[in-house]
Amino acid sequence: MPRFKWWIPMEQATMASCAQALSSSSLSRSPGALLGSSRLTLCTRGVFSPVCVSMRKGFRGRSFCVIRASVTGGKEAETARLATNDGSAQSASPVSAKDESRVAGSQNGVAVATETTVSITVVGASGDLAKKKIFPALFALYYEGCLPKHFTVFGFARSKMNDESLREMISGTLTCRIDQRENCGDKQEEFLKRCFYHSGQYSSEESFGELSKKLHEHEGDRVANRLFYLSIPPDVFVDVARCSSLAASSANGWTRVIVEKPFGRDSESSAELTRGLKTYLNEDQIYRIDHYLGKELVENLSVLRFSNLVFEPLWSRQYIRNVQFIFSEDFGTEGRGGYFDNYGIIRDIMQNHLLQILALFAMEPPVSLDAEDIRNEKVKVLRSMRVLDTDNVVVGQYKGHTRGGVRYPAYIEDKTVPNNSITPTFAAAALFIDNARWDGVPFLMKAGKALHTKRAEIRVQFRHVPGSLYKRSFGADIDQATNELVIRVQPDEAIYLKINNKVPGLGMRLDRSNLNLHYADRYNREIPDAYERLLLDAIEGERRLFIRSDELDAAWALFTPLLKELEKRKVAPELYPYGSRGPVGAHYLAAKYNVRWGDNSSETSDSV
Ligand SMILES: NC(=O)C1=CN([C@@H]2O[C@H](COP(=O)(O)OP(=O)(O)OC[C@H]3O[C@@H](n4cnc5c(N)ncnc54)[C@H](OP(=O)(O)O)[C@@H]3O)[C@@H](O)[C@H]2O)C=CC1
Ligand SMILES: O=C1O[C@H](COP(=O)(O)O)[C@@H](O)[C@H](O)[C@H]1O
Repeated sequence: MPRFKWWIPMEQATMASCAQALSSSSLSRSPGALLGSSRLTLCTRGVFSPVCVSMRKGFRGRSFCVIRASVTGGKEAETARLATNDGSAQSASPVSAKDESRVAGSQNGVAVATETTVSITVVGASGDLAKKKIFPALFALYYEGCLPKHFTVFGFARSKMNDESLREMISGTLTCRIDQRENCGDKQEEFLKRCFYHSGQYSSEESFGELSKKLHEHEGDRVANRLFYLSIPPDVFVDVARCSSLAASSANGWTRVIVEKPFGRDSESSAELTRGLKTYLNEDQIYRIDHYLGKELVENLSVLRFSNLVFEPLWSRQYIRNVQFIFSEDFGTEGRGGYFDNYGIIRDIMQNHLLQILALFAMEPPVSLDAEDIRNEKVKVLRSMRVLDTDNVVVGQYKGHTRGGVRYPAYIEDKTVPNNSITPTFAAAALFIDNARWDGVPFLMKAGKALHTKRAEIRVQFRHVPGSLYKRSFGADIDQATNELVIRVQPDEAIYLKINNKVPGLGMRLDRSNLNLHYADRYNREIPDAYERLLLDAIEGERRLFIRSDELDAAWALFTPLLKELEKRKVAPELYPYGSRGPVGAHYLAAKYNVRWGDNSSETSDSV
C-alpha cells in the first residue's frame, strides 16, 4: 500500500490544531478535515487512510504540518490543499516515502523542504484541442486547488503570439465549470498570469532550447518537473519528442510527454510511431491519452464491478447474453473532415475509445489497482479477442437530409473531404473474446456521426430467466423481460438496471422498471471533464488511465486486417440520412447473433 506525506506550510497560529486533527481523527472520516480554523482538502480519488499528522520545523524555520497517509486505488500521489479562513489557500504536492530524502532532507537534524515546481507546456497551443479542452481543464484543476503550489503553463506553437495574446485566446475559452462560486473571475486572472507563450518550430531543437531557458526562469532552483502535452498533428509527434527530450528535459525532476491520438493508422504505422517516441523517451515517460478513460462512468466501471457483490458473480457468459458499446453523435465532421477522412470512424472511435472500455469491462480481476496490474489484465483480454473480419462489420456514411426545412449536408459535402470518399462515418461490429469467461458472448460495438442523438453507453443484456414462472405475463417477446444494465457514460450520466416488477394492485400484472442511479439527482456536484482527470494523473505520475505500448499493439492487431481489407476491396459504405439511426445493416449484424440493439428499444423508460 503506497504511503505518502504531505508537507503543508502553515502559520504558527494554526500549528497547534495539527495535533488536534490527529487526535480527533477527523481525517479518518473524510479526506477533507478541519485543522483548527483551516480547511484541509486532499484531492484524493483513491482510498485515503491517514496514518498520522505531525508538526515539523523546516527550511528557514518555516512550520509544516506533515500528514502521512496511505492511498490505495491507483492514486500514487494526491495534492493537498489548505484553505484558511482569510480565504488564502496553499497547495502541497505529496512526497512519497522513497523520495522524501530528496525533497525533505535533513540539515543539522532539522528537516529541509526543497520545493518542487511543474511546468506544463501545451505544444500546439494555437489549436482546437488546446483551446477547447486543455487550457480549460488546467484552469479547472487550478480552481479546485489540485495543481501544485508552483506551476507554470506554457503555450508553444508556430503561430506568432505573445504572452498577452495567448492569455486573450485562453480567456475566451475558460468557463467556470465550478460556476456557482463567487471568485471565478479572480481565479481566472490569477491563472492567466501563470500562462506564457513561446513561438517556435516543432522540429527545431533551438526553439525548444529557448523554451527551456524560459521554463528555467520560472522554475528557479526548485526541483523542476516538466510535462509536455503534444496537441499537434501526429506527423510532428516524433520531432517534438526529440526536441523536447534533447533540448528541454528537466535537469533535476521528471519529464513526461502526453501524446494525443491517433497513435498510427494500423499496426505498422503505430509500431513505427512507438519506435520513434522510444528513441527519445522511456515508456514510463510516455502518456498515451484516450480521453474516454478519463470519463467518470468509465472510471466507475471497475468500482461497480469489483466493489459490489451483486455484479461480479454475474460478469460472465453464464449470465450475460451480450454486451453493447454504443457511441453516437448528432453532428457530422464539421471542421474536422480533413483529419477524419484519413482515419474514419473505426480508427477514430472503435479501435481506441470503445475498445478501451471493452477491455476494462471484460478484464479479469487485477491483482491490485496499480497501473501495471490493471494494464496487464487489459492486454490479456485484448489478446484473447478474435481478429475482426469483414463478415462481422457493417460500415455506413451519412448522406444529406432535409428536415423541418433545414438542410443537413452529406459527409462528402464537407469541403475538406474528397467528393468520392468512401470513408465510413458509421460502423457496427461484432467482437468475441475467446476465453473461459466470455466464450460465445457477442460484444457489439456501434459508432457513428450525424445520427439522431448524442450518446455513449454500455448495455449489458442478461440471459433469460430459466423456466420463468412469469412467462405468461410477459407475452411472446421474452427479450422484453430480460434484465439489462445500462451505464450511460454521457450525456446525463446514469446507471440503471431494467427489472421486472409487479404493478401494485390486486391483480398480477408485471411491468419493466428501472432501478436508477441518476447522477444529477444523486450527487450534488459537477462531474469533472475527462481531460482534468487525465492531466492531473499525468502530473501525479499515475499511468493507470493511459495506454501502454503493448495494449496499443494488441488493439491494432485486432483491427488492422479488417481496415486493410475494407480499403483493399474499396467496400462502399451503406448510406444513411443525416440525423437518422444509422444503416439498417447494423440490425442485420446484431440479428445474426440473436441480439437487438438496446438503444433502439421503444421503451421510453430509457430516458431516466
Ligand atoms: N480537436 C479534437 O477534438 C481532438 C483532437 N485530437 C488530437 O489532438 C491533436 C490536436 O488536435 P487539434 O487541436 O484539433 O489539431 P489542430 O489541427 O488544431 O492542430 C494543432 C496545432 O498544430 C499546428 N499544426 C496544424 N497543422 C500542422 C501541420 N501540418 N504541421 C505542423 N503543425 C501543424 C497548428 O499550430 P501552429 O500553426 O500555430 O503551429 C495548430 O494550431 C491531434 O493529434 C488530434 O488528432 C484528439 C481528440 C479530439
Ligand atoms: O476522440 C474523439 O472524440 C470525440 C468525442 O469526444 P466526446 O468526449 O465529446 O464524446 C469525437 O467527436 C472525435 O471525432 C474523436 O476524434
